[in-house]
Amino acid sequence: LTVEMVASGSWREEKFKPYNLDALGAPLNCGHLHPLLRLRAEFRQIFLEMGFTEMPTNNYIENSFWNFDALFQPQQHPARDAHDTFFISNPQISSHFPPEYLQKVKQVHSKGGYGSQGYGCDWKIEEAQKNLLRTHTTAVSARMLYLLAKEGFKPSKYFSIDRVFRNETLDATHLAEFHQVEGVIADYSLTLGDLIGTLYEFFNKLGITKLQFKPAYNPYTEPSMEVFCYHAGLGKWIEVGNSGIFRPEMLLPMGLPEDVNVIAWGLSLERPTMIKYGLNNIRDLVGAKIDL
Ligand SMILES: COC[C@@H]1[C@H](c2ccc(C#Cc3ccccc3)cc2)[C@@H]2CN(C(=O)Nc3ccc(OC4CC4)cc3)C[C@@H](O)[C@@H](O)CN12
Repeated sequence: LTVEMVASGSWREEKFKPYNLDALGAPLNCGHLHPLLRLRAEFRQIFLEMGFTEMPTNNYIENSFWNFDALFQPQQHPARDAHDTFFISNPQISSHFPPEYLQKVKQVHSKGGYGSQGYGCDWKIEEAQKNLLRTHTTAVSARMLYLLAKEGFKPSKYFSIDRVFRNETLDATHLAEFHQVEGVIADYSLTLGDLIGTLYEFFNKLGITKLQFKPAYNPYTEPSMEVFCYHAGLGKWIEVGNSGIFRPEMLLPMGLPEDVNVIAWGLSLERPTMIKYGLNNIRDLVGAKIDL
């Protein structure tokens, strides 16, 4: 069909095949988001719909104080060894910790307090000043909760989705870094039921409706739960994250009110992306072309 045929009316004598309105358009040769970033946008949308505010996570380098001590993770904990953590000797960022808060953290680790017996350890500030590549975004959550206490508590919901670094053995599903997705809710008298209900709401938005919870341990949450879901596509139960209620030994030294509880959960970005795109090796996710 040409302009001349339309103008002369000669198209009337021609036979045309019917439009195939189901035909795909011509492939667009243009850029597209990396699968990880597509899923990051999906998770961000879910959190925003649920009324969460994104935390500022643009500091890969953290100090041990916020990554471990503020979370009541003992200075002798194996996770603080170099075989799990990337310690940084340079730049040696001079860390200024709020003196009053630092004393409370030292106290709760060494002698206890707030109803806790503490670890009875000799807490050293030199250990807290060691710089590292953050091992979890929970270090950022600790900073945000401290600010919340300092600026006057009000019920708040925060989330973060960003890179974390673990000095671990690499294999087909583990690299030395991954993206952690974390949700945190601080409010009066929150319970484990609120955490479970929030996890159902969050995972329902991912199309996951069947969840199971298994008791777990984290130094900074009590109780803690591993979260599992039945994945119909894989035909099995899979671990989809970890969660818990932050301990008083973490929250009360910050100055948060005694009747405030903080529930939180975390998962990764890489695992759901690999499942969604049917990838078995995490190296196919970073640094290789995928047909979307
Ligand atoms: C060292 O590895 C840690 C990482 C990562 C993880 C684990 C725990 C946390 C946390 C936390 C936390 C706990 C309490 C308070 C605050 C944060 C964050 C990331 C995933 C957590 N996991 C994980 O993401 N699994 C997952 C998540 C979503 C998913 O969606 C699919 C559509 C169905 C599928 C799978 C579970 C496992 O993959 C696990 O083997 C690997 N985990």
